[in-house]
Amino acid sequence: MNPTLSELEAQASVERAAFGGDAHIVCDNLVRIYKTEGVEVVALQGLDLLIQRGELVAIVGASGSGKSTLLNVLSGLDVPTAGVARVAGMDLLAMTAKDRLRYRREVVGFIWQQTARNLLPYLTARENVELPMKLAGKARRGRALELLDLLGVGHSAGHGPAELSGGEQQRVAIAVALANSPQLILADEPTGELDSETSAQVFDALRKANRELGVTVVIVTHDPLVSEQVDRTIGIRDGRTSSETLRREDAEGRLVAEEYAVLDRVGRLQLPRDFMNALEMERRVRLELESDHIGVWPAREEPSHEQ
Ligand SMILES: Nc1ncnc2c1ncn2[C@@H]1O[C@H](COP(=O)(O)OP(=O)(O)OP(=O)(O)O)[C@@H](O)[C@H]1O
Repeated sequence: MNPTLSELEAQASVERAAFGGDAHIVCDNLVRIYKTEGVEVVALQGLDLLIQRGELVAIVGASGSGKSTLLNVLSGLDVPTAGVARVAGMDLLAMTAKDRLRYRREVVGFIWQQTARNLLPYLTARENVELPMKLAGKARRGRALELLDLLGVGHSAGHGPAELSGGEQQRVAIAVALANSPQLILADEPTGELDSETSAQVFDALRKANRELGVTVVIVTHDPLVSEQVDRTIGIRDGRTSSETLRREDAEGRLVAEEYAVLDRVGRLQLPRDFMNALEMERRVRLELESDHIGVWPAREEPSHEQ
């Protein structure tokens, strides 16, 4: 029997468990379209992403795949066109200007690739860390030094950025980002301008913030040293999450990495481009359900309609 209108209304009003439940970061079907001079660029095309509280995650992807756009949305700098973006239960599409300011000051900390962009050149390292606390009206004596010490740059407290190496500047930048005890740290290519040894020190500082302060850390990176040492690496392709690499220790204590394709809630997945190229798959594939896997074959040769 068909349901009546009132039954359908009753069904629709039953609250469904939200996607992602209590995940720290929830992106559901996130879309960001840029319009410039009448041309539309779809930078995020229905991206789904869940990150749990306390995770240390790397995001990787080719240039133009949408990584910075995603980070700008999560940092509260940019507002997506559609979909859901929630951090720590706060809805990033529906925030008032006042909430957005508080979010940027207190909930999230940000580290940019360009070392010079993270610090004010005329303040010492310690003053740089104290500044966000003062702006939030929360200055606490000694906290700046504690943070600089934790990240291994306590000796630089009295120096200006120009007197510090690139790696030291980035570690001070992490202290600045941590100043107001944020729940989440976002870092866009934080080791992009550094050599591998210095880059390892900066990554260690981020890991320390994650392990010792319990902060969720999301790093956009091209640096294998970073992406191969986090617990989870998320690959983005064409504005969607396409793959995930999970790392765990096996019984002998060796680090094992397993790569997965991401299956979204309606069943879409992206086949790796090199797999598709190898079998010349285009447009159509044949699927077959087996007892423990699904087979994917190139389409059969199509009959030619040309005479
Ligand atoms: N402000 C903007 N106006 C118009 N198009 C934009 C803007 N910002 C980004 N885009 C476009 O959106 C797409 C995604 O860009 P995004 O910067 O997020 O990629 P990315 O993965 O961070 O790249 P990269 O690794 O080079 O930084 C690209 O096609 C880019 O040209």
